[in-house]
Formats: sequence, structure tokens, C-alpha cells
Amino acid sequence: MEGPAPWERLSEEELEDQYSPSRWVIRRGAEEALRTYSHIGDEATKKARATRKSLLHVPYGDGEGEKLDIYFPEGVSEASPFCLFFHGGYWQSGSKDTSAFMVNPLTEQGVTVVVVAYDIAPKGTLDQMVDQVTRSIVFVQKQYPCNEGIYLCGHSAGAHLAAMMLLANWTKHGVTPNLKGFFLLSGIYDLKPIVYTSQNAPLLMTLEDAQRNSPQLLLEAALTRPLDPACHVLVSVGQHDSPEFHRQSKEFYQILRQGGWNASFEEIHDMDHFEIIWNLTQKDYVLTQMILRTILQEPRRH
Ligand SMILES: N[C@@H](CC(=O)c1ccccc1NC=O)C(=O)O
Repeated sequence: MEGPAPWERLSEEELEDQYSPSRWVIRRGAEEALRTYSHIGDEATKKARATRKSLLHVPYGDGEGEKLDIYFPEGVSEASPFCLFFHGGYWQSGSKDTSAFMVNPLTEQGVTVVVVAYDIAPKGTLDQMVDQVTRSIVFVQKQYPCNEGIYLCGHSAGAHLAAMMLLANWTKHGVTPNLKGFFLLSGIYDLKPIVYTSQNAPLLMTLEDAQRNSPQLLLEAALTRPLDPACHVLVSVGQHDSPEFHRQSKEFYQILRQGGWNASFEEIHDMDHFEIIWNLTQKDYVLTQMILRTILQEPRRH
């Protein structure tokens, strides 16, 4: 028998603390960090919509919330690489309309950026969100079959949703997306501890729901190898993220390596859970540079 998981040894209060990212920021108060995150997301989205050619609120399904925004680089070419972004907010807050963080620096370098909305709780369940994210990727592949690679980037709960795509079954959707890379920022990959925190109140996850939607547990149990061995998975966590967030990222990275994935791990120096993402508005930020290098180094078809 294996012993209890590290998180199972924590008291209820400790667990709550570990899974409350805003309590770990060092340069401002918790409330101020959340306000700044929203403000920067809001401003970045206004700027992206004012300065980039875009298609906004494009439906990828019939549901009211199944919409995405597409931001094109200069001199649009449908043959560009595509980067899809999935926002965080513990599957219960956040919106595509305040999440265009990476749009300007990436489109400037010839990457098309797609910011995807999904039905957050209490409207959506974890299973529904995973299905919506799957269909948003299928939609982009079908709409832009000449894409030069699809890259998925997610923050926190959005990194979880992106990571679930490592296990997606594309055959029933009639198309296999041209997935070339994953950028997982400050994510959660084992959802079981969340069941015992206040974050679960709107989610209403049972332990079975958590298990079925945990990429860590699914990859541990999987016998499959990656379809494309070159597909790169970056697992990164902020230096000031909580110890549980660090543990989740490190363990997920290790499972990926054991499963034969081309994965790398990066602790981002002096970043907290929110700075790690809002700095993607800056082109000289270390993560912006890593993402661009991964996408642009890919040999192009011409
Ligand atoms: N109530 C949470 C909010 C939070 O975790 C969060 C907020 C915005 C974007 C991502 C977040 N975390 C995970 O998805 C906190 O304590 O910080």
C-alpha cells in the first residue's frame, strides 16, 4: 500500500491556504493582486482589440458561452502558427474578454492568438469545460487547416484544461489537431485536494469527478505514448507560488517524462501566481521569449 499523498497530511486550514494563490503574493495584498490581474487583463484586451485585426465572439459550438476571439498578426496569413489561450480563475471566474494578455507580443511575431471562453461554474461542470475546450481546438483546426501548428497555453485552472488535451480522444471529432506544443503556467493537475477546499463550493466536484478530470492521474494510468514525440510540453510555476502548486507542477512534469513526452520544467524567477501571466503582455519577459522561441523555431512549411 502507498502512504497518504502529501496533501492528505495537511490540516483543513493548511490545505485552504496552499490552494489560495492570492495569499502567496509578496509585493501586494491578496485583494490588490486580484484587482491588478483583472485590470491588466482588461487593458491588454482593450489594446489588442484596438490595434489588431480580430474576429470576436466567434461561436465554436451552439452553447451561449461557446465563443472565442481570434487575433491576427500583421499581413494576415492563415498559414501562421496558432496559440490558443485558456484563462484561469478556479473554473469559476475569469473571461475571454479580460484575458488577451499574450496577444500583442505574439501577434507582433506572426502568431495568431485565440482566446477561448468556456462555461465557468456554476453553469458549467468540469466535464463540460473539458468538452468545450476540446471542441474549441477542433473548431480552430477545421477552420484553419493550413495552420503551422496549434499551441495551447493555459494559466492555473486553464493550464489544467489545456493539460487534459494531452489525453483527448480526437477520433470522434473527425479531425486530429496539429498540436505542436503546450505551455502550462501555474497549473493544477491532480484535482483531488480541491474537493476539500472552499474552491469546490460552486464546482460541486465529487472525488470521482476530480479523478476523471485529473491529467496527473490519467497519465499515470495511461499506457499510451505521445502521438507526436516532438510535441513540446512546458510545465512552469512561479517562484512565489505555494509549495502545493510547486509540488503539482514538478510531479506532473515527472509523469510526462516517464510517459515519453518531450517535457521541460521551469520555475519562473521572482514571479507570483498572477505576475506569471500578466507579464505575458511584455515582449521581453522570460516566458514570452520561451513561448516565442518554441513556436518560431518550428520548421515552417512553405
Ligand atoms: N480565489 C483565488 C483566485 C484564483 O485562484 C485565481 C484568480 C485568477 C486567475 C487564476 C486563479 N487561480 C486559478 O485558476 C485566490 O485565492 O487567489
